[in-house]
Amino acid sequence: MKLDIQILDARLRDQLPAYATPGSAGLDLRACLDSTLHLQPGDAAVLVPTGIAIHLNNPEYAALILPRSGLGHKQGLVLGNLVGLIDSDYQGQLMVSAWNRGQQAITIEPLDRIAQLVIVPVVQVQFNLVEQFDQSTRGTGGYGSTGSQ
Ligand SMILES: O=c1ccn([C@H]2C[C@H](O)[C@@H](COP(=O)(O)OP(=O)(O)OP(=O)(O)O)O2)c(=O)[nH]1
Ligand SMILES: [Mg+2]
Repeated sequence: MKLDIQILDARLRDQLPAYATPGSAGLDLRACLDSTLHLQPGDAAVLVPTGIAIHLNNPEYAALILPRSGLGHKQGLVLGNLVGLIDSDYQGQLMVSAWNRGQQAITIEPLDRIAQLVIVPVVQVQFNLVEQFDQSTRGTGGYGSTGSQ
């Protein structure tokens, strides 16, 4: 699928987001910072520009901003909003809410790859208002109702 993209930061001219391997789901997003960013444990999340904008232009798609697994697990660099949801009609710069959920200071250098973008299909629904649902096997059971073994 072809996706309209704008480069808002000239430093990205030669490095558009790319899939690292043929099977990759995520496109790494870079921190378009002017200087090194230090995130201390307990600091509020910092909104980091990515230097790009996309326009999905189709309600059957959305994009998700997710942590990179290595940074999230090892360093504690995750997202202040946990997951970023990019609407198909959003045309502004993609922003990453960078949050240090860990116990060590984190250093982000300009153009570091700090998060990843995944394009996903979306189903928009119309509601069919009912008094009762047809009974399913699960019914209203949840939160461990099926046991653990
Ligand atoms: O991590 C994120 C999350 C969102 N966005 C942009 C794209 C998205 O389409 C827009 C709005 O996001 P969302 O709907 O999640 O936030 P909201 O608080 O509901 O804002 P709005 O009232 O603008 O919908 O902000 C980002 O750039 N990065
Ligand atoms: Mg919204």
